[in-house]
Amino acid sequence: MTSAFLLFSRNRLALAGGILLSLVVLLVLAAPILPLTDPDVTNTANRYLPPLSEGALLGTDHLGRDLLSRLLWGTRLSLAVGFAAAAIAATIGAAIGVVAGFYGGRLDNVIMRGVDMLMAFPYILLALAIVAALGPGLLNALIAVAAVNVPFFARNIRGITVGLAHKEFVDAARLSGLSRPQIILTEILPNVLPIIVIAMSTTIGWMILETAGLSFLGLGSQPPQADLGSMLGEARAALISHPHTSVVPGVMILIIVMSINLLGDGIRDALDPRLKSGALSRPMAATRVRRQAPAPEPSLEGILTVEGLETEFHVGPRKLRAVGGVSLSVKPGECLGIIGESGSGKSVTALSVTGLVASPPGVITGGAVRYRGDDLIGAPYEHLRAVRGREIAYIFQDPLATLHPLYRVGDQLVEAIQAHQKIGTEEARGKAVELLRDVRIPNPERRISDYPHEMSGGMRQRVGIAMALANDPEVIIADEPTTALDVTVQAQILSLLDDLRRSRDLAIIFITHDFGVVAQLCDRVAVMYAGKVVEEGPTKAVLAAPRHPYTARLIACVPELGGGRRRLEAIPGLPPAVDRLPEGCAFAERCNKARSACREGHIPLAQKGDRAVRCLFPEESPAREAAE
Ligand SMILES: Nc1ncnc2c1ncn2[C@@H]1O[C@H](COP(=O)(O)OP(=O)(O)OP(=O)(O)O)[C@@H](O)[C@H]1O
Repeated sequence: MTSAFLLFSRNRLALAGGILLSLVVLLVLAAPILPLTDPDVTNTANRYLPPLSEGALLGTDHLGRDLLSRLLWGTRLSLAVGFAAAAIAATIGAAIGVVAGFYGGRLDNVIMRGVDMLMAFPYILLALAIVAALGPGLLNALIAVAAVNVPFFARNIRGITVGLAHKEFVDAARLSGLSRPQIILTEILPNVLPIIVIAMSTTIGWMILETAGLSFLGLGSQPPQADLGSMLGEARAALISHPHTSVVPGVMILIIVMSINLLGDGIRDALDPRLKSGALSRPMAATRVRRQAPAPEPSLEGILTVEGLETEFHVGPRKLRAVGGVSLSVKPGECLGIIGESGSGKSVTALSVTGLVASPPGVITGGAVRYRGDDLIGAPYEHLRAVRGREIAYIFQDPLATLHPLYRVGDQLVEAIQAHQKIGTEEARGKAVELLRDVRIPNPERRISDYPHEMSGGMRQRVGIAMALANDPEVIIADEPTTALDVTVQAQILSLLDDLRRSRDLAIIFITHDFGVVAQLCDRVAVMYAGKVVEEGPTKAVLAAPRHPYTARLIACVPELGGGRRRLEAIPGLPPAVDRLPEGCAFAERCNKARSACREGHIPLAQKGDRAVRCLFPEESPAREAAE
């Protein structure tokens, strides 16, 4: 709540709207104690006095009534009606939406068809019909405005409830024995409440306008009572001869509606956590680069080298150091595994390579990523675009999320090919069939016309690999491509990648949680913890004799098939939060070998032969080392 308030207070437009609206509300609340004349007392001798006249700051109307007094009392009424109509419409509409969305089936059908019928009428006609049936008057105008807005809330909230009703946490509540009304109250309502508040805050202004419209037509407030709409209606005849009578209520409507809309937008931005983190704002074409120091001199060999890479997320005042100085390299035909717990910075490292970390909130603050010697960090967008997909391609974990659900896989492959190669569609199609054959999809000529949802998970992942291969890249970065697959399909995909690496001399960076996968595919492995590489070396050597206690504990967590019964050692505790990284070794808190020196200063990645470890007291296993 505090962070939402802070976020709101930083939004200058919303703050200005909030202050303006508060001033108006304070002024109209103070109307009874202000030295104002009675808003309804007529004085025909003083008709149409101009603004700044004596005793009439804003002038008088056609009956000589004080415009300032009528304005404040009228605004009071308009605001009250607008707020009340919004509250009624939101309560009834949300209740209808939640019930229809949660219960579904016939009830949903009947309710929503009724709502659709209401929505099919032009809203002003519907409001006029309601007022005609109930008779003119402000209360009836309020009922009419609330009624015509109920469908808007009902539709919105029903859509959100339908999505929520099938979520796992609702299933869990069902399984725990809660009744449907209880689930609605405890699970659904808290989730839709922010949406209701946001929808309300952005529609109050609209409802004030609608009420003013009805009053303007003489169907809302009745003489002599003033509201903003009726003041405008009465001033209509003198629009040209005495414009101030229209301008005064008109400007007030403008101020109120503008300030409510600005405030509403601010509330929406502050309440939606995705807007807060920048996740909903359109990311820049490449990650923002703000290097604190010049790029480090090249010191690693390989087709792709990452040196001292630092990537942060700037979320409000917080700086999350997701990647804190990572160095890696990969040669043609080589496979480098990156392994580590969830949140250790593997994906952010991989995405930083071609500037794919979303900005905002991502910022690359240091290091260099060299492809064939050229630094990609801060490179012009055109250069990055040429490298992405053509030279360095990605395979992601969830192909359903990366393949477009509405296009056939063949069309998507053709698009990927034509993005980098100037060839005709027929030729690209032929290439796409070849690619599907290369990734061992049976009957590729037919499968090319499938939609992603018509394929199994393993097949979709093969299409993902085919997409990555579409432009004969030199480097493939695979981010947990097999995590969601069953073991047999996983084995097929791994052997496919292994074959492709050998036949095409591909350099592969393979991100995974699974040491089994690393053992099967990778020549070298880098172990990441809290945004840093803590150990690196040839896979066999690291697996046989891990040096960093974290690597050793990670390996001890892996169950061994046929290895007899042994106790699986879970690592106690949790990795540190990336915005509060401790001094010294980030693993010290969870390490049973940690000493006080481990909690001080910077601990470097010490290189010894082809192995490197970031630990002051690495594991020693002389017998194994001698065997290495
Ligand atoms: N958009 C974002 N905003 C703020 N923090 C983020 C964002 N994306 C990632 N992070 C943070 O960056 C850190 C590294 O995330 P990353 O996705 O690289 O982890 P990972 O090792 O790939 O984890 P996993 O194995 O679960 O995919 C995490 O602490 C994560 O919370």
